[in-house]
Amino acid sequence: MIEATELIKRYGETTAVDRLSFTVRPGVVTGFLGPNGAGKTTTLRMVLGLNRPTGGTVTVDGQPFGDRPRGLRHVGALLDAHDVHGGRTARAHLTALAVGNGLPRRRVAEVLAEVGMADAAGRRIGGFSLGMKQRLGIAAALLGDPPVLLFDEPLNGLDPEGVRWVRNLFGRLAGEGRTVLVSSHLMREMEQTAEELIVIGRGRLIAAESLRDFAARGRELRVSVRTPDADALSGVLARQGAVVRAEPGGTYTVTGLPADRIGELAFAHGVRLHELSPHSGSLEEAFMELTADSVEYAAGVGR
Ligand SMILES: Nc1ncnc2c1ncn2[C@@H]1O[C@H](COP(=O)(O)OP(=O)(O)OP(=O)(O)O)[C@@H](O)[C@H]1O
Repeated sequence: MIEATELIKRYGETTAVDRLSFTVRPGVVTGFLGPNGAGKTTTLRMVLGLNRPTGGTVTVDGQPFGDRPRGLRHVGALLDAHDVHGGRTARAHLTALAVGNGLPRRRVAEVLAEVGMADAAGRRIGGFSLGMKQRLGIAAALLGDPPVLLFDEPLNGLDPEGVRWVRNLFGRLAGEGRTVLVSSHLMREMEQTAEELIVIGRGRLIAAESLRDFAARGRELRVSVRTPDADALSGVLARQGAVVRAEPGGTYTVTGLPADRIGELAFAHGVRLHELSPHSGSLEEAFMELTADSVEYAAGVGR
């Protein structure tokens, strides 16, 4: 289990992680989702003790990870698939890691087989595609057979078959009772990967819930309305906190209220409706809607 409590990381004026609290449970794959620059990598690095928090704490199974001897047996991580020595072979790279961490050498062949790279063991990493480097990074994370696994954008650069393979692997690792945290900036990558979600924006927690609950937010995101009494309807809906936007062709798009509530309000105020149709949004839309503020902020502050 991973527990972050009021975690803060500042770089000068930039607050990369802002009072972030969350729990990652074992037995399910948890997606760690946020737009670019949301603070995902910084958070993962703090979990691993590679970055020191400015404030707050993060523990792995009740202890700061940096306090653990022989860390690879406790937490395996893929942070940056490019962060490998291109002149080495896959086997040499993993052997160096195994030896350096007091792990048996036989694990090297085991994890290479596990990620489908047994045939590429003797090839130099410099010639690997990004997908192969991702597989190698995953192999390194598995080397210590750890109960906790962190993967930063592991689906990047994988072809559809690679994505399917990774999803199956993560599902199996979680099924074995491990804690599996997988970051991404793309909701669609998480759709068939994660069961639980932690969504952050601007370093802050936006949502921590099951994918199923998150998906429910996508329902009735927008409602299309046609009415000859547009001004009256806009006034009524705005007072209820909804946003009404005029579309070309005389239709209005309402966000912030479900269709049945709009119909009732219109009826109560004598507003005539010629059309009232809810549109369910995709998971991606729910994600965009929720993180819109943090994206605007990130774009507006000259990053
Ligand atoms: N070493 C650093 N020095 C200064 N600022 C940093 C440093 N590392 C990260 N940041 C800033 O902290 C914020 C969060 O960055 P981080 O890389 O954690 O986000 P992310 O969610 O992983 O984004 P991405 O999906 O783009 O990798 C950004 O504004 C980034 O510029």
